[in-house]
Amino acid sequence: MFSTPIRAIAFDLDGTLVDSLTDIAAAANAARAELGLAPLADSRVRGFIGDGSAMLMARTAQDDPHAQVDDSPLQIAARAHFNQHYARVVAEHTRPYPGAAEGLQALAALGLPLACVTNKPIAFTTPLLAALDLAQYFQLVLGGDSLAAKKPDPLPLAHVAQALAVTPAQLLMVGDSKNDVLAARAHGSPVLAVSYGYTASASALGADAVIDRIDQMVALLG
Ligand SMILES: O=C(O)COP(=O)(O)O
Ligand SMILES: [Mg+2]
Repeated sequence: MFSTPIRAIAFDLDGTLVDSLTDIAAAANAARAELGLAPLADSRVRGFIGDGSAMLMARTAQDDPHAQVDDSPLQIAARAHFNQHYARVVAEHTRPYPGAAEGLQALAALGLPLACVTNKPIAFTTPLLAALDLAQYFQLVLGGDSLAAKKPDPLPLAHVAQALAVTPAQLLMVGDSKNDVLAARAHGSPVLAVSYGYTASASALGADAVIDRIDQMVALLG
């Protein structure tokens, strides 16, 4: 499937390795409650995830998928409330998707170095990976605020490729959103999409292939 052998893999987190919607929506709605706003359905919040927590809270506070991040009192307060609530519930209901932990273990056993490249702030990413026993599989973890730019910018993938001493074509990205595909394409890396994530139609993302479980990757790469 890949023209160049894969030598390392970068995994997206939310919607790819872990089902985090319940906890993200609970914290987003707790922030709305603090602001006197009615809760949003989890399915509504799902469409707001993928561009980091500042964008999540811009969209959540205004209930608008096209909202932009600004420093209005509403958004400053929404971000602060979300950060406080999400820190408490980050691993309450969030669990790896079926086959995700098994797949990471098997891919690591093949000798492939693995990285986690998420737009989730690193202050939430590190405790979540530790709580779900997934941290052990990654040589490198980058949050959305770890570098000067986040996905869809290719910078995090460039950082991973350099750290793991692989070329762009040898680094496979696996994700659930357009940001993952755009980052991979901008970096010149192959990309797989998962069918079950937070994007309505994975097949429309333009990835090289769509997979149903992370542990299917072993057959593709082994
Ligand atoms: O927190 C987000 O906005 C999305 O995170 P992800 O990049 O792991 O999907
Ligand atoms: Mg994602």
